[in-house]
Amino acid sequence: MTLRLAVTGLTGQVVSALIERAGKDVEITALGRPQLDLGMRNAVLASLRHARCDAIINAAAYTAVDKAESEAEVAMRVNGAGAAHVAEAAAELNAPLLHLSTDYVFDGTLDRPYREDDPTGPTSAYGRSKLAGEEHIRGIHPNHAILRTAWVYSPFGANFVKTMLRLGETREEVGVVADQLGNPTNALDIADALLVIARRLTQDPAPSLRGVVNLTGQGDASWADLAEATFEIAEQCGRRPVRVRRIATADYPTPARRPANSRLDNTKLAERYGVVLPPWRQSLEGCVTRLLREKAR
Ligand SMILES: NC(=O)C1=CN([C@@H]2O[C@H](COP(=O)(O)OP(=O)(O)OC[C@H]3O[C@@H](n4cnc5c(N)ncnc54)[C@H](O)[C@@H]3O)[C@@H](O)[C@H]2O)C=CC1
Repeated sequence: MTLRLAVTGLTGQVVSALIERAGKDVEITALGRPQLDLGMRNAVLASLRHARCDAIINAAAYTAVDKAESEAEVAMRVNGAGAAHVAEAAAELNAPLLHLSTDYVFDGTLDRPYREDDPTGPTSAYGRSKLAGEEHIRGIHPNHAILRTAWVYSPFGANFVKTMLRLGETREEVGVVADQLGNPTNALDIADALLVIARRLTQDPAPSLRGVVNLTGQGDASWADLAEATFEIAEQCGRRPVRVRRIATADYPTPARRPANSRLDNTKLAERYGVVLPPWRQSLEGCVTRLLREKAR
């Protein structure tokens, strides 16, 4: 049976990946600005009411992590109140809500991958706004899955991997932070997982399928590891080599403080939904070769 999904956002990485990955049996209605602005309650309610759907995916967000430090109110309006508006609409429509959240809800001081019920403690305005969104959703609409992902890259939009490939065109060496650990995640893999989870939620009312679930690529890396792997793959595709100079967070000051340990434990994702994302290097290879192929055209 056709699964009808209403998705917030028009051009984001996850939205674009969902549009690309949706098969014949999935119908996607993407809703974004100016028609749907997450910060505007009436517009969110009206747009989602209008879209006939079986489930809602809230994939739009204020994602400028550093800028959020000086625009905390805007971030809170979009990621906090905005998530509440989407939850209200989902409750009204009696539709499951899949909401994307982030590793940045944690402070990064734990010495193992974070589990869903570990205490949160965001260190940035972005992280606080995303945590507020999670809390609103929990209070408004129990029929939800909050999917915490991390370090998202893809062939679409702006992301770290695309930035590295761009820098590699003109530089022989790039300095990259080596003391933050996380799970690089391809938005196309997120999309595949979201499609499985959305279908399950529409078919199965089990409370064990609801709540917070981590959703990241398999395996850990530092930003420097991710950059090195990107350049290695690019070199195999004929690009000239680029060296990565491994630097410390302290040597690369940014407005937002990021967690040193962002790793997320994906056990629950596998147990509840039978979903396991591919190892990060494998997914990275698909993305980098595609980007270079598309550029060569
Ligand atoms: N990019 C990353 O590394 C990570 C992303 N996430 C979360 O995953 C989700 C998807 O992220 P991406 O696709 O990478 O984001 P993105 O930055 O590629 O796309 C965000 C989309 O939201 C839209 N948007 C922004 N403000 C809006 C508003 N007020 N009303 C309506 N639309 C608005 C933008 O136009 C864009 O289409 C977000 O919830 C994000 O917080 C979580 C962890 C890491």
